[in-house]
Amino acid sequence: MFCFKLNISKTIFTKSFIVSKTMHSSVSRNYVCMQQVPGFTIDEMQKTADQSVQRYTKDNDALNKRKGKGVAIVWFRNDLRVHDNEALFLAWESSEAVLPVYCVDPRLFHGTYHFGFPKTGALRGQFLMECLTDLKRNLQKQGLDLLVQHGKPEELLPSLAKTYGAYTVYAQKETCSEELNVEKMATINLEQVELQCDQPNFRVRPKLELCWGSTMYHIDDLPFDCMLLPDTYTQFRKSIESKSAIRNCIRMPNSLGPPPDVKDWGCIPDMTELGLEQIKVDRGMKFIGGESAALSRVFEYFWKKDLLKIYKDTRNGMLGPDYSTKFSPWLASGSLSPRLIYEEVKRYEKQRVANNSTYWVLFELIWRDYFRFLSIKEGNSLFLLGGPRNVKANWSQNQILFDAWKNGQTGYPLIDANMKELSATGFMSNRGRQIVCSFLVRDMGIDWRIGAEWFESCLLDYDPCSNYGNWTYGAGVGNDPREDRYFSIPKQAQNYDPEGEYVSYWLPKLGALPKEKRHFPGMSYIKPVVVLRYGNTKKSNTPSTSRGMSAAGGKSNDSRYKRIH
Ligand SMILES: Cc1cc2nc3c(=O)[nH]c(=O)nc-3n(C[C@H](O)[C@H](O)[C@H](O)COP(=O)(O)OP(=O)(O)OC[C@H]3O[C@@H](n4cnc5c(N)ncnc54)[C@H](O)[C@@H]3O)c2cc1C
Ligand SMILES: Nc1ncnc2c1ncn2[C@@H]1O[C@H](COP(=O)(O)OP(=O)(O)OP(=O)(O)O)[C@@H](O)[C@H]1O
Repeated sequence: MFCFKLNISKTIFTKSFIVSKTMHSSVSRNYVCMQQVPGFTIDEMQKTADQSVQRYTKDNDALNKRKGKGVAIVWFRNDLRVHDNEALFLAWESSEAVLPVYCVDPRLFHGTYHFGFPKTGALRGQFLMECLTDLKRNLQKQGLDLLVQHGKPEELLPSLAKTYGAYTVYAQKETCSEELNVEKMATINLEQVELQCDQPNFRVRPKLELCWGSTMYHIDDLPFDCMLLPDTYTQFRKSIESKSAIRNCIRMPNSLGPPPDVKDWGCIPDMTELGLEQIKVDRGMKFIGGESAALSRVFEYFWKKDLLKIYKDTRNGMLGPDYSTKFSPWLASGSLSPRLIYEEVKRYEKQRVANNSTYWVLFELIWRDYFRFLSIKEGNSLFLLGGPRNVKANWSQNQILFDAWKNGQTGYPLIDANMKELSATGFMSNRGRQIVCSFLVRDMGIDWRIGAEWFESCLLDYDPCSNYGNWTYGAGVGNDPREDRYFSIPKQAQNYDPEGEYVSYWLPKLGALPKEKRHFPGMSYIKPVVVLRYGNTKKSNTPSTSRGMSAAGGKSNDSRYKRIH
């Protein structure tokens, strides 16, 4: 396996770069190959998850009463968990038997809308299958199972409703047009089905019951109508923090059975069935999919490693599992409920310490909520070139420049290292995402949607609202014009990777250079494909790379961006 030496320095992120004992007990602390997140064995994960699920389960099953008859279907979408799952709870409460279903929708494995990248890249495909395997196991533990079917939900669900005589299909509500179209078609097709009921000559048409479940603040608890969502994040945050409360997790019953009589529950597809190639992660972080891994990561980050109390100081790191929570892949697949994170933060604050860092995780989760609600207000404008503000600008679709960015061959180690990490692991830090986004749109002048679709393909944590929301902000077309920011590579390198450790992790040849040369290696590295718009914004002795016109056609050193980071 490919290994190299990592120098332990005193920079913010390396302080929090703790090598997982489980994975590397026999490996010297200084040699890092791949780190699994969370750093537990499968058995440890299941044990940890069982304990967490127990905490979020009703103490006494007698307190939960089932009120309905017959079979209810739960259509699992981006809510791949048993804990705090309203659709699952309502289906259980309103029936005698629950049929949990996942539809492997072929459209998820086609191309992205404009530029045709695989809509679900191989690493996210693998992660998703791990989520399904774990969900099946967790449902089995609670007396149910997961029916896995291949096809479009709007075609499969009516046929299942008919076969099992289910009056209601419960599912979690989505907010972007692709998913809304599926909801609409499923509703229409379910209404075409006629089911017999107890009363003679009376027919029932099954319906789709959608419930809210993706955010920390419930949509019904917002102090304003979603269409009147404030235009700035700060206004939004202050308003909800002062006027709304976060609901507790739904305490699920201990047992969710019995299941209906199903002959063949189906298998979780393997990668070849999805038309995807298996990719082995052997550098950086390997995330394990599923609710058990998600709950274990919460335990690991908050309780075992006790990192929550320093989150605000470390969150801008780029290297290793521990500078930030790494909750996002599980939040995006719904293997982790944001309300469970909230309850765990509050428990930590009571038992250990409450400080700026413990609050800041909630502050970041409110950003996630904001982008979700924004997608309702802004609709498809989030995906359009001009964004919510309908900004008119000239964008390039230069294939050579885009390929250099995508493949990590721009000649700027900070960009290249981040893009290599994304391809190799499906993850990139928030700091890295902001830098590579700014570089693509501002230094290269490339149509931001190409970058957003590349992220859509690669990211384990891809979520349409957070991805397109952040990209529109990064491209300066988002609803808040104050977010129009330029990220200066020399400055970012100096502030966030001063010793060049991150770049030499992903570009090992740079490790041989003196630290001060790692970000600007000159002739010993690829020639920069564009000049930077603001090459001279660094604080110290890094040579300026700004010479005349940028690839985007703008003059260097102009004053378009008031905020240079
Ligand atoms: C161009 C760009 C594209 C992005 N695309 C996505 C995406 O598709 N899916 C996604 O989940 N995040 C996206 N983000 C936001 C952010 O980068 C990731 O959520 C974060 O890096 C995940 O790492 P973490 O869980 O360790 O975050 P932490 O720092 O530990 O934060 C905790 C949680 O807060 C939320 N959060 C933090 N920052 C943001 C943010 N800027 N926007 C929304 N939520 C946030 C996430 O749910 C995260 O898990 C994007 C950011 C940028 C700049
Ligand atoms: N979940 C999603 N992920 C990525 N892109 C999305 C998502 N939902 C919607 N979009 C984007 O929104 C845009 C419009 O989507 P869609 O085609 O579903 O809308 P529509 O109202 O049917 O429009 P049209 O039929 O004119 O294309 C596209 O750019 C599409 O990529």
